[in-house]
Amino acid sequence: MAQQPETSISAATPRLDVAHLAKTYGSGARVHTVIQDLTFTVDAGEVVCIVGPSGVGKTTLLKCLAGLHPASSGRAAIDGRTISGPPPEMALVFQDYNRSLMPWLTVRKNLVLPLRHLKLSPAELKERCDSALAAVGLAHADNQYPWQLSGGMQQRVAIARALAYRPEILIMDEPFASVDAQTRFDLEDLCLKIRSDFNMTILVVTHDIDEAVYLADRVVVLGSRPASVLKIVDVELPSPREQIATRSLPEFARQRTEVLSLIKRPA
Ligand SMILES: Nc1ncnc2c1ncn2[C@@H]1O[C@H](COP(=O)(O)OP(=O)(O)OP(=O)(O)O)[C@@H](O)[C@H]1O
Repeated sequence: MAQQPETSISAATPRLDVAHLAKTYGSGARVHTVIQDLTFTVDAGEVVCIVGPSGVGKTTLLKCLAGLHPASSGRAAIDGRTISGPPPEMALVFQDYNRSLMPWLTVRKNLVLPLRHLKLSPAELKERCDSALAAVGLAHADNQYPWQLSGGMQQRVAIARALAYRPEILIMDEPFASVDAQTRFDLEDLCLKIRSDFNMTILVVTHDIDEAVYLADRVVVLGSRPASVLKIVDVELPSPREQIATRSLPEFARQRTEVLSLIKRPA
């Protein structure tokens, strides 16, 4: 059953609203609070990156947003609707493409698999797969199997699979961590292109501070355990961004230093 907004949607309603979110695993003597009190928003069409030390609870946060884990208190909402299960307008891309792609299916069949329940016509199915593969530069690889592709190509297949779903919100957990530097730059630019071509709202967890500053409109810096927001940094860099020109700007260096010093400051 479609979820109804609990509040009326106005221009000021953020696409994603995380308010005093807390997440605890276990119970009794084994209780483990991973997220304490997280509050931030993501507006429609924004790219927001989340950075923070290993184990602070970034993946846990994404799982709460994806409706895979219930929040212990507080709430996460889309357009004012509390998330209580996988939101239909959201797609996820994880770092571990080895485990997310089906090795016995061709690239095209990997893209089709999550679309089956949408009951699309064969023509629309084909159009969605063709345009998603073209967007990631893999139109030629549709009949290959994932294991015949390089790591960077497999990750592009995982992104194409999310694109073919036509999500309004794309959530990515360290999506470019396992690829070489050149492929990483290409995938970062692909992420920005997707945002402008499809007006998508994108939330990315990354360990790479330069990547966060390059991609984001805002960077949410998480710290301490349990996780809480140390600061939300507005990235004041011109768009469109370009790998060499943007990273050479004095403002880029200033913002990466700001994020780095937040993460490295003594607890
Ligand atoms: N299903 C679970 N049950 C119990 N504890 C869990 C579960 N999932 C994660 N944790 C614990 O929650 C804490 C945060 O894990 P999480 O994977 O969210 O951190 P992270 O910031 O994404 O880490 P990394 O940057 O290393 O990927 C860890 O201590 C982890 O052991």
